[in-house]
Amino acid sequence: MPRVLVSDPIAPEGIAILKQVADVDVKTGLPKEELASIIGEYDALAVRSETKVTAEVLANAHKLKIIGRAGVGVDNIDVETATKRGILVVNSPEGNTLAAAELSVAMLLALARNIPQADQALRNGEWKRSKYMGSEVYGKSLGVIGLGKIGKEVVKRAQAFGMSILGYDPYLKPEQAEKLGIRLVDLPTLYKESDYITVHVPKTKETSGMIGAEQLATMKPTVRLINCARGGIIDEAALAQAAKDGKIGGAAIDVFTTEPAPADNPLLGIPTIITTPHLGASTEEAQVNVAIDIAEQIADVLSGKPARAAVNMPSVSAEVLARIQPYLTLAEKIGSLQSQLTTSGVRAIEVVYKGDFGDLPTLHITRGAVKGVLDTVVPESVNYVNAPGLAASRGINITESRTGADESGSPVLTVRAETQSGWREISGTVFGPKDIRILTIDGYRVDVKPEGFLLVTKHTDRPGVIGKVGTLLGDKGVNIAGMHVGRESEGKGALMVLLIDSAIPDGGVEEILKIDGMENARQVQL
Ligand SMILES: NC(=O)c1ccc[n+]([C@@H]2O[C@H](COP(=O)([O-])OP(=O)(O)OC[C@H]3O[C@@H](n4cnc5c(N)ncnc54)[C@H](O)[C@@H]3O)[C@@H](O)[C@H]2O)c1
Ligand SMILES: O=C(O)CC[C@@H](O)C(=O)O
Repeated sequence: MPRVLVSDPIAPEGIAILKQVADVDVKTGLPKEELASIIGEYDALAVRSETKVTAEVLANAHKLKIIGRAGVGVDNIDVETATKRGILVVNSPEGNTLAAAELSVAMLLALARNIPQADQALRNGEWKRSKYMGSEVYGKSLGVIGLGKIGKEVVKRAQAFGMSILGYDPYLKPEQAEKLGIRLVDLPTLYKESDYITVHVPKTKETSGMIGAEQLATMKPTVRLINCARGGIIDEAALAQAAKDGKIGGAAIDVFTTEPAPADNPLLGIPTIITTPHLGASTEEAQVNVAIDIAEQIADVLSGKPARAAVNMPSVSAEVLARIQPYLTLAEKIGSLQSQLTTSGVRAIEVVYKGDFGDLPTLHITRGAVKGVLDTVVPESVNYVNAPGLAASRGINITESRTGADESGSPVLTVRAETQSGWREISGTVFGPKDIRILTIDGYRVDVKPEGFLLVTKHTDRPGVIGKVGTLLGDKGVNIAGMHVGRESEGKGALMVLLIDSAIPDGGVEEILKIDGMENARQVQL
């Protein structure tokens, strides 16, 4: 019998399923050293959010085939290391959606009617009815950032209360928003016009601290904010300060940057901020759902079947992986460049294979391009397995096509991405065994090794423009390691890619944008 370790409390319904196929040990609250010392004995591990499955733990996981996360977020699991070690990570993407949506709505009402504060006062022997005067949510506006599974459920419930909904999600199409009865707006409008704001985005580089002092300052002084998504999406120090200064009406927070939240967390103890200890998924129903969901997947995988909600890469034969690896890297880098060059969300991705790609499984390479596009907007767990599903759930259409070789004969990979402003096309190739190059951006010919920091500009091709960029970067101590310029024809449009040795200091790109003749400038990191 295989052996399964359950290291966080999961519902007995899940344990019963596991016991049908394995010897199950339930050992919760293990210190990390103990977990690392016993993990080598197990074929599968089931966790919630408390167990930290670190690289150190995984280093000893010699038999481990699968980690099941009873919940959505896999930020407590080092997925990259697990993938490298060939360990499948599965989760339960939908099992706790309603629980998290209902807690968010409970927070909304608690904020509107000061329920926790009034309860505490009464427990202290105070009968203060006028101090806890509330306000109706009927007729108020709710700004929802992130309209995925939980965000949509919150919208339905708030609409039933008679609230009007302002929504922001770069991946929601206007026609979908219309169907949901949501007014799709940009973030500044959402911040300015909402009476309540609730966040339901994953924690990514883009969403970490997305609401800070600057954004809070643009909101109504009565605004109430809710975070039942991930700690730190709303900057904790800035929120605490705004609440103390009376610049916001209040906040309700279920999740913290460090969990368990330490006693000195700035959000604790502020009268207008109510808090719960990461209870979003803590309902009997959700816990049964997520436990059954991951137990079934663990049982399937231990008996050789595929998992239905894998979050990392399936095993590809070493031989195939070695052959597709350079194209996979190229596709991912081009995808990432596409994503970083756009300010609005990508709506469609088309990967075109021109020339002889032989028997290479291009489907995998296409997944690399999709992963590259999504990487900066969805949680780190985006990988070759879940990238197409994540794209589909955001309404991003993915297509793949093959065409004949061009004159050069080398296989060329082109990733086309549709954004609000139309299609952008970036192509590249692999020279020799693994020398990857970007060959064209929007039709301009370049020859760029996609690595490190790049500055990409579009400007008018006339004397002085490039020189000014060079001088400005020099003044800021940024060394230029390489330069590629493609142009339409003399005096018309030009595209320049500068390879730079370090990031441009804050404000530098804005200064470049002010150079006469400069049309666009973006710094990217590949
Ligand atoms: N408190 C809890 O116990 C609890 C329980 C479940 C989920 N969660 C968290 O709730 C959040 C939402 O979960 P979900 O299941 O709805 O995820 P989801 O993937 O279904 O939805 C997330 C949405 O956010 C959007 N998005 C991504 N980047 C964005 C950005 N920069 N701006 C605006 N929108 C953006 C995506 O397009 C997507 O529609 C996650 O952070 C998840 O970890 C918390
Ligand atoms: O396990 C929990 O209680 C938290 C789960 C939740 O944050 C999730 O990401 O699914």
